[in-house]
Amino acid sequence: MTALLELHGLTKTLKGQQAPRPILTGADLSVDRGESVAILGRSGSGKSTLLSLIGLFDRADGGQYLLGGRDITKLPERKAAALRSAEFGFVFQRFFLLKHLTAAQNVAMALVNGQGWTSRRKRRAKTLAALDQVGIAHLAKHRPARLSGGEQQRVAVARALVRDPRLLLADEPTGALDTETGNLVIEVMRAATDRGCGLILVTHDQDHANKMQRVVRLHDGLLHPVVGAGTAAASATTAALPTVVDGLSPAEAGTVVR
Ligand SMILES: Nc1ncnc2c1ncn2[C@@H]1O[C@H](COP(=O)(O)OP(=O)(O)OP(=O)(O)O)[C@@H](O)[C@H]1O
Repeated sequence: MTALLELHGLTKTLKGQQAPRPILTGADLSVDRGESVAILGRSGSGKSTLLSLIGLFDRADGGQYLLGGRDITKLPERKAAALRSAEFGFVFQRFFLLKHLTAAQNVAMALVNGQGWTSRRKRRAKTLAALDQVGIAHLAKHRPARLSGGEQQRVAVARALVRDPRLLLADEPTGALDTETGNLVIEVMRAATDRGCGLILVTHDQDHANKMQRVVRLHDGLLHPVVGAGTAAASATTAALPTVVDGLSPAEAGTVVR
């Protein structure tokens, strides 16, 4: 099966006022449809830079980027912008909600600004479905000032999901939230993967990273798998455990504690 996203040997050197600084030196990554991957790494290691390359806000210097098997490494900017709005949903640490609009209007903005024309009725239905997906349909008419930080971030997640993106890119989405609220936001994003959306989460939070299927660490410009982390590793370990308890088959034992 073709991977949703493949990065092969991606390189990027940032040239600021100081000496050029290599950020990516050959990063490889593959994400399948409906798969969730966390990217960890120390501050300044280049996680946001990598996410902006994946989200087509910036270009790599070298390497190859395939999206759904299509080589988009050298896509012209106009096509990249169209692909960005059609295929990706973005969630950032800051919510970037428009203060004077309700939650529903903030979400619907993504449909107005997106590709193609959506009828008003369809926009309304999609907006409510997206708000419902993140558990806050009842807050549709509230303006941001009347919402908690967690609720505002869930509006931002709904805005990212409303166009049914193939890939959700989240950069420290829980950075401004307390632990409990952060967990809720992670869960609504993870739930989107059940509907086939890929998810790449940049985070400093090891617990949140562990809720993704796979965890990789960006270090010295390369992505390294974090062995034993993520839900895929946990279920692989579980699967390796014997299913026979005290000599009884699972059926005989009734409940098998793995
Ligand atoms: N436009 C730019 N020009 C030059 N240097 C930059 C630019 N953007 C970021 N940097 C530098 O590149 C490095 C990587 O930054 P980046 O924000 O990608 O790291 P990060 O891993 O996301 O960090 P954090 O976890 O603190 O958010 C940092 O040293 C940063 O100062």
